[in-house]
Amino acid sequence: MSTERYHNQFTISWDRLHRDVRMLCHQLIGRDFKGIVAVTRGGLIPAALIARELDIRLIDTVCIKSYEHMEQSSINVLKGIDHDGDGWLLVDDLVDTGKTAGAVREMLPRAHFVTIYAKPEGRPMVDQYLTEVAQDTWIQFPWDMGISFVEPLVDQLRTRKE
Ligand SMILES: O=P(O)(O)OC[C@H]1O[C@H](OP(=O)(O)OP(=O)(O)O)[C@H](O)[C@@H]1O
Ligand code: HPA
Ligand SMILES: [Mg+2]
Repeated sequence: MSTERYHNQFTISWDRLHRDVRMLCHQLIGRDFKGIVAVTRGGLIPAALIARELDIRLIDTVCIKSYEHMEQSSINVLKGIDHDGDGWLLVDDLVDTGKTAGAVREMLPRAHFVTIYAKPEGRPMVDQYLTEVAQDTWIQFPWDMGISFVEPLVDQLRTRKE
């Protein structure tokens, strides 16, 4: 963990993410959305999965960046949108401090804003989320990880003793 703010890690597998997105979709079913606005890049994968479950074909993006790995920087909006979000579902992967969500909400004040994961500071910025995660926890998403060899426990312990 490289930033002072984060003391724990919550690792999300592809399976877990898929299951969590589907659970959120159960809560959204029956609502009639004009389309989805995904907040890039983190919102793209949940948006694609939600689009499949809710049979939504119209997908747009707001392109915004505020982190370089765990380091937060100022908000950089690369692409906005030309409506106020009325009738649209706005999707991001998570809300942490709420800075990104605040900027996106200003652009699309009438959208229904959902994230899969939410930390307490940013939680009030979204209309709906599935799972709350502690503020000091870094959520490790599957697209930032890879499968690699893990040394057997006995060898790890032997190395540590040497
Ligand atoms: O609530 P906040 O503290 O603003 O943090 C949450 C935002 O940070 C991450 O995006 P990031 O800027 O890292 O870009 P990415 O989606 O391209 O990974 C994440 O996908 C959210 O959009
Ligand atoms: N995980 C991944 N990306 C993030 C996080 C997090 O906990 N907070 C802000 N961007
Ligand atoms: Mg993002």
